[in-house]
Amino acid sequence: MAQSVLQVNHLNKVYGKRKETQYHALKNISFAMKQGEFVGIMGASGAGKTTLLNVISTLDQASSGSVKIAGTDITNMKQNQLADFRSQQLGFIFQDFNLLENLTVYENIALPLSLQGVAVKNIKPSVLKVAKNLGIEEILPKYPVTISGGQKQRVAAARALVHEPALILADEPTGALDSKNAKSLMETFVHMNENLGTSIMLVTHDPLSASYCQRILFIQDGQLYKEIHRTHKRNEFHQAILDVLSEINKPNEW
Ligand SMILES: Nc1ncnc2c1ncn2[C@@H]1O[C@H](COP(=O)(O)OP(=O)(O)OP(=O)(O)O)[C@@H](O)[C@H]1O
Repeated sequence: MAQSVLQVNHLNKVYGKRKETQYHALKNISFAMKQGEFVGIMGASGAGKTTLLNVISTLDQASSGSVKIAGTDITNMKQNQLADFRSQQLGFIFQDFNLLENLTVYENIALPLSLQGVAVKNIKPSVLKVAKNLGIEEILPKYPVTISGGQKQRVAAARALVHEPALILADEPTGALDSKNAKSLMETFVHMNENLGTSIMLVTHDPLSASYCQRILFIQDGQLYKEIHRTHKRNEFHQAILDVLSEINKPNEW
């Protein structure tokens, strides 16, 4: 059986120090992700998705419970250890691309390796390999301002992948893309997952993007509400996702 790339155990996150202003954003969340899995996180606005992603990505601290990534418990790590851990083991993809405009596409993709102090002669083959894999070799000399939104997001995916992290965390990566580019990015994620064995966690509001995942965890009011697995065709999984979302969004009955 594949090893876990992520283990979340009894995770709680409470915002605010004083009792009267406290908000329990994550309530006793436990789940695991196998190495090479592609998992989606969905839920209504305010359900706790970003909070969960921030705690898993080591950007925010849990109030209690634990998070293990590739076997390492990050819950009690010191800030400087966390920064190293993050740059080695995690890759991030955000809605707004977060590319550095004054660097070329090549330099943007190379950045995680440069920051880790990888020797220049070793950076080039890694950048070329990932660019080839994601079909963006021709745009390597260009600056981000001259490429399309869809290409920018593929560059962001390449940057997230270049240092071969244990886990890629993608927060609404299709949010700023039109439907054609969104579809193409999701196909890129499936390629990364199936052909390169990349483990991906995707937070999204978009049921169509989510239908490319193998499994969806639904969060409601800070709790794990349900999980569903893709067993058949993608359009059937899409419908199953829509069904759970309509359950979640159903107005309270009197
Ligand atoms: N720093 C904070 N201090 C207090 N409450 C917070 C803080 N950050 C988030 N919250 C609250 O925690 C809850 C969960 O927020 P979170 O941003 O995780 O939800 P979400 O599911 O990502 O929502 P969205 O889909 O709108 O981004 C919300 O009720 C939010 O108001």
